Amino acid sequence: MKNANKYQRGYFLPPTCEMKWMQKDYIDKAPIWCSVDLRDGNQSLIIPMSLEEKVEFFKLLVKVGFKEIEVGFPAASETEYTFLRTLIEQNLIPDDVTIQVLTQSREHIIKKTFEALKGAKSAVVHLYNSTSVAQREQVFKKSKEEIIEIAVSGAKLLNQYAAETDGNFKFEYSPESFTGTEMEFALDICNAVLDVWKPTPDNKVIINLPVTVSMSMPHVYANQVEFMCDNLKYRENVIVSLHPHNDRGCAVADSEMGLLAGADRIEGTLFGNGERTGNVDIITLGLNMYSHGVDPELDFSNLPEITELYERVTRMHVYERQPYSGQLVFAAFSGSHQDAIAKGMKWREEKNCDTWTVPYLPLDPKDVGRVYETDVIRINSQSGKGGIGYLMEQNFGYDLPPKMREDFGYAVKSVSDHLHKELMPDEVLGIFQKEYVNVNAPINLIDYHFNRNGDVKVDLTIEYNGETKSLHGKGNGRLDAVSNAIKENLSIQYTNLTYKEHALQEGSGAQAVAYVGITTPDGKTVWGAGIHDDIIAASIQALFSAINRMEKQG
Ligand SMILES: CC(=O)SCCNC(=O)CCNC(=O)[C@H](O)C(C)(C)COP(=O)(O)OP(=O)(O)OC[C@H]1O[C@@H](n2cnc3c(N)ncnc32)[C@H](O)[C@@H]1OP(=O)(O)O
Ligand SMILES: CC(C)C(=O)C(=O)O
Repeated sequence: MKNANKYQRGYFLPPTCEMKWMQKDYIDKAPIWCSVDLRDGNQSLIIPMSLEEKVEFFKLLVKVGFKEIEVGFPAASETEYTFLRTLIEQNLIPDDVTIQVLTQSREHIIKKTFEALKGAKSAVVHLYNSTSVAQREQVFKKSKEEIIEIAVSGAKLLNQYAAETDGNFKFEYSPESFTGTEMEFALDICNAVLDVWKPTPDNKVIINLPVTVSMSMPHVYANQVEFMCDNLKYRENVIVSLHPHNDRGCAVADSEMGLLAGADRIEGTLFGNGERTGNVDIITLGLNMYSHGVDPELDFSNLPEITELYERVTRMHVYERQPYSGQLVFAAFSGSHQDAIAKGMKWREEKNCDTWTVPYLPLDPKDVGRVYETDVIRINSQSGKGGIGYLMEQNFGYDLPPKMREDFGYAVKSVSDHLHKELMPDEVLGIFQKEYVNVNAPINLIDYHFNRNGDVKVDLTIEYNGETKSLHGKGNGRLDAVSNAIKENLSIQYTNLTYKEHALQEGSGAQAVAYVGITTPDGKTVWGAGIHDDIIAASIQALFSAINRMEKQG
């Protein structure tokens, strides 16, 4: 990239960086969450949401558990205004939820905002103006004092309009483009606004420090937040809020480090929707906490339902690898991952574990509404015996012997490789049934009778290459007797018979499955399976399947 010198390190470190936040290694309690889906999320959509869509999304946010929801920029458009009026007039705002509205520091916009708020029991009125060097120079063409004056005059107007309007109003101020602002100036402008609002324990003020555009690595932002937290006036009556955007892909890290550095509140969106690369994804932040054992106080136990509604009303798509919510984020296609997951799951079951330690899965997919059967082990040509065996056991109840898993694993991989596609669980089962189960040519079982007098003796009726034959054999067990009858009468050779059986389903209609492995004269093991209501018949079928497969393979 030959133009790197076009860019400079355009971020502002505070005059002091104590980095106390570095001593902490996790976030020990949920912050105050504020959803800005209906404002920042909405203002960045190709087609902003309709009134009905906003109402539906608002209800979802309430259901998830947000207690603060920025519902829009009521002075922006008729839909925004009508949406707020609808929430108020149709009494859609639960008592424990506070709505928030955004306004520029311009009188006609503030006036319209308060008009839209009439009848609201409570609301946060969020005032912003840009404070960055770039915006001061290029957009506002104003000095620092003049920029402070925009903020202070707006703050005074909020006092005035709030006093003239019924309702319980809290105030929020954002030095927009905070990360492009000199920290001393950001502090001065916030303190000037706080001097107008004079927060008290009963009337706290929110100071929001947005990463309007991300310009630095997360530790720089953490130092900026720590500096503000340590130096803001009225700190005990100020709620420090963060609003990170994701331009450098660091919005989650910015938020987490900012919380360690002393912030109390997070503004973000579901799935990180928002301007450009988006806002911070609150689902990721919340579930990051959850997977550290901390309750995020938001309910993400049904992410598929949340995803469906979000995709429908925003017309956005949740990326397949979006943390926690993407279609593929719990999926393991590759053999060694599948093997470790299958063993980890078994370990959990056997040890009755309380804590979650399954390899490759940072969180139990069930906790967010995903299902092991279809979301975790997925089969393609990269898969292995561990995963394929696990799938057969979990989905269909077949507990194949370890060596047979390997054989079946290669059969399944080969089909996937040749078709060049993922195989669904039913297709995997289909391969098993077609390749291994009750294979009945050239030998087909017709009837059998055993009697025991010392050795076990068998009278066997079979079809061999279409011809009915009666065979007799004896051995030290039933399967041994059948095997000897075949070997002695049909000159078919093999050794080392391996056998396993189990019931297939619970209950009266239960079937049994038997698995048999035999070693061919050239040392290869060939497997077969038999399924029957009767376990003896299942085991003979399994043996015949193995022999028939050996004969076919030549
Ligand atoms: C980082 C963020 O996401 S901030 C939120 C951004 N969201 C939005 O802008 C969506 C909603 N906005 C809108 O619908 C419109 O911008 C409105 C209705 C608010 C205002 O519309 P208009 O006045 O027609 O246009 P516009 O926003 O371009 O106004 C720009 C003027 O406002 C000034 N301005 C911009 N922001 C602010 C502010 N926060 N406080 C005071 N003045 C401001 C600009 O300096 C400019 O002044 P000028 O007329 O002297 O050049
Ligand atoms: C209004 C402010 C908080 C904002 O949306 C931003 O800075 O991104």
